[in-house]
Amino acid sequence: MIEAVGLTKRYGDKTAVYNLSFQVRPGTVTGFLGPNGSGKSTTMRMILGLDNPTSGQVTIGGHPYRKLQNAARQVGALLDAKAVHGGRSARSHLLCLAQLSGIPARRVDEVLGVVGLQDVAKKRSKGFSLGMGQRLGIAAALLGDPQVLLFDEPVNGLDPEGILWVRNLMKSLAAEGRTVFVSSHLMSEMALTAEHLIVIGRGQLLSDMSVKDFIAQNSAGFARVRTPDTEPQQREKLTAALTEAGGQVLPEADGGLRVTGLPLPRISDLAHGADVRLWELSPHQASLEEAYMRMTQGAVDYRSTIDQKEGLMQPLPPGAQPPAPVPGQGQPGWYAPPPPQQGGQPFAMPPGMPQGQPPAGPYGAPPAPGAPAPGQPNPYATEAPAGPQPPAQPSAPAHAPADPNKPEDAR
Ligand SMILES: Nc1ncnc2c1ncn2[C@@H]1O[C@H](COP(=O)(O)OP(=O)(O)OP(=O)(O)O)[C@@H](O)[C@H]1O
Repeated sequence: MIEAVGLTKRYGDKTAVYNLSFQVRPGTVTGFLGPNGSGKSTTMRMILGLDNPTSGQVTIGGHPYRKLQNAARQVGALLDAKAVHGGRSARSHLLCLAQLSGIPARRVDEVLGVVGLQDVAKKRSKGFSLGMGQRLGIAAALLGDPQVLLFDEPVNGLDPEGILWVRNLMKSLAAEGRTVFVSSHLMSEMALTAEHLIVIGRGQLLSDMSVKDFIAQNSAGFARVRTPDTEPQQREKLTAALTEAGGQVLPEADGGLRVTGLPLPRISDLAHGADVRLWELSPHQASLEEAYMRMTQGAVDYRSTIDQKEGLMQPLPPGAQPPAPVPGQGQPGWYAPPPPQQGGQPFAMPPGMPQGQPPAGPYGAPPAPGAPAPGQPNPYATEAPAGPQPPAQPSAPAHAPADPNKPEDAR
């Protein structure tokens, strides 16, 4: 078991981790979530004795990492897959690690097989793709057959087959009774991999509970209602009836309505009473992604802004109208932007950006699913549980070497 008590880390006047207390238990995969710069890697480094806490402590099986006997046989970790001597082959890299910990050479070949690198075992790792590097890092973590495993974003750079493989590996390691602590930005992946979640924001604990409870506690159930597309007046009539009955009604992008505050049978009765036909009436629960976005929305350090493209536009000829944006294609006449990633931002989020409202532009961070239209209050935001208020963090990260695969590092 990993146990942190009052764990705090300051770098000068920067508080990276503040008063963090949690336990990571054996037998389940525990996901470690938080926005960029929230302190996940710092926490993992402290667990592994690579950084000293400013105050508090963290132990593995009751002992600080540095006091563990032959730690590599007890704890395996993937922190930075690039921390490999590029001139060495995968096999000789693992052999070096094995020799340092008294692990027999045959174990190296075993783990190379487990991660699927046996055919490239003699190739220099500097020619490895990001995904191959991740697999090599995972092999190194498994080398000592440890009971406790930490993985910092293990699926980074892996293809879908690789992601599935990591998911099954994590689950099978936990099923063997090991302690498995995994950080990730991929919420959908965490929902499929982890049973328990520890969520931090600006270095502080926001949540420590099962995935099931996390979704239940942080996401409001709602009903989705749809009236015939051809008769917009039916939609208006229904909106009026539901609002009058005390429901909150939000329009959705596809013409449907998101209704909270009224049970489904009541919505049906109200529609019937108002003589409105329904094409859809369905119960919904927000996904892990939505629950996470709701919880961490106040603790995000880096947000994209609208790309104003100032100075790039050709002056319009007198009397000409600017071109209309084409949905999904950006604005005609401009350079083609990269397509927005699902749930992410296509453009790097430079440090020091204003921390106010998220942008609503075509290239900004897309609003969370079901977010209200601009100008409307967000009833979900007001329901957020009163968690600890993270300390302000005006400064931007400046410690890590640039990693073009991480959005915050593409700066
Ligand atoms: N050695 C350091 N010196 C100064 N500041 C640091 C150092 N290490 C981390 N920080 C700061 O501490 C905060 C937490 O960083 P950390 O890398 O732990 O976050 P993270 O949650 O792992 O981020 P990401 O998800 O982007 O990898 C950041 O603001 C970072 O700039």
